Amino acid sequence: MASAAAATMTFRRASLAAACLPARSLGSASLCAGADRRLSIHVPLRCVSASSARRETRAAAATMAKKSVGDLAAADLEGKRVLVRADLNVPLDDRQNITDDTRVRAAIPSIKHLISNGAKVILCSHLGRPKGVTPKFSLAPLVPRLSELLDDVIGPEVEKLVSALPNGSVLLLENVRFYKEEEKNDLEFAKKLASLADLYVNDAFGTAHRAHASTEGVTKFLKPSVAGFLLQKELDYLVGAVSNPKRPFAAIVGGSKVSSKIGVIESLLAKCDILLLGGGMIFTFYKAQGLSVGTSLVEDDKLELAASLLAKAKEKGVSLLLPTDVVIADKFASDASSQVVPASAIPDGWMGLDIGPDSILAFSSALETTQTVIWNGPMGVFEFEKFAVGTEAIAKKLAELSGKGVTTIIGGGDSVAAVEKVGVADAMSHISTGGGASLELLEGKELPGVVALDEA
Ligand SMILES: Nc1ncnc2c1ncn2[C@@H]1O[C@H](COP(=O)(O)OP(=O)(O)O)[C@@H](O)[C@H]1O
Ligand SMILES: O=C(OP(=O)(O)O)[C@H](O)COP(=O)(O)O
Repeated sequence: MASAAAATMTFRRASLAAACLPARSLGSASLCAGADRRLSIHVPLRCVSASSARRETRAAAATMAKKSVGDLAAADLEGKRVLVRADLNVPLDDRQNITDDTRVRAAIPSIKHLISNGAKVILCSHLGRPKGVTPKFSLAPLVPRLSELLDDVIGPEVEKLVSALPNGSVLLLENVRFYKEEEKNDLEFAKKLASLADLYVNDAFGTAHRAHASTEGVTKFLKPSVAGFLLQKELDYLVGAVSNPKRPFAAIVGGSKVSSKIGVIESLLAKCDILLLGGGMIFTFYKAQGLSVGTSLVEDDKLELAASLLAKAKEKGVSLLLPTDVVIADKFASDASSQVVPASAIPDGWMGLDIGPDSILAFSSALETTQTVIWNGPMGVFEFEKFAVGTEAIAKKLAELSGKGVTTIIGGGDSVAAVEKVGVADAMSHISTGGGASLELLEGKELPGVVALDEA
């Protein structure tokens, strides 16, 4: 396969050549050659324009002392090819429209700094979790929004090769996860990716907890390797807020990435006073307690872990709240039939897609007692109106608490999208572009994508 040249665009001061993938044999000359027909999408060229908390705190603080893209000036950047890893993993609807552009907007300051200092930006990201080349996970749908945000776009198609990129331009590579080598952090792949550029900026906070080729591997071959503005901003805020939180401290964990996030709960039990679980996470806990869950999302290999977490919460005196009632559906669809049932009474053939009204009340009153709240993962399938009630109620509650001085941190692509949808994002203390990443920081873990960067 190949590189997938989707389009190129010229900006008045910058150009965005979209969706060229690092080819199997990466090298600047082969970058856009041999485009995979399935991916040769021509994007319209309308472009107008921390054992002890103390030790963990120290470890996390150390991750902040990284060289920053802001330390690089025109003398360092003019004419240089800069590989920028962003997290452009945005939610898309069935028609490939971006439903929340927070992560795209958040990537812009670093890119603007680089292009305004004459660098040639080679921008890369993943989107979703594709298994091989999958057109629906192409980054091409992001090009129009990126172009708008980078402003002043005027012209038609420009060069496709990195070597031909004019100073002050941007080339967007296709989804790095189209290559299995990316997630394996394959050294050869990282080397080839790195060979496209002279230096590296990691601005992908949302993916900083992954040691992948484009987040960690490339730093072995590119000097300097520095932190982007977004990465820095996230660390500056989160390290302080979660290492020494105002108490009582609550975490709300939901969403669908159960296997990635259930492990975090153990650490959260040591950090939090209150833990609220919602979303697809809860059914594994119900099943672990011997309840029937119908066709709900369940991770059968995590049942023992779920049972032990419930026991540990009890031991540690952490108030771990599971929803007592759920909204169930007869199918996974926006027009599904639905009903509210006690968590202990999910019938066969039905699936839980939201928390119920009693749970909303119980969660809201638990949250009333808090001083700091971190939320990752929607309470239900909020993309369907019928199952958005729990998520929207929690979003509104947190906005209300924010107004009363509670520190509220929302992390994760879909969680942020939900809060934006409700229109309360501005009310929150911090909107983080990383869900899993912010939870790992909270655990006191160092993030591999940050550790690998040059020290300040
Ligand atoms: N009960 C549920 N069953 C299946 N999916 C769910 C359920 N509750 C929430 N989800 C889904 O979880 C997804 C978000 O999960 P996740 O990626 O873990 O969150 P984030 O992106 O905020 O980190 C949403 O697309 C939502 O539809
Ligand atoms: O959306 C993301 O993480 P999040 O859902 O934890 O915020 C990041 O893009 C990382 O994606 P991944 O969990 O597939 O590595």
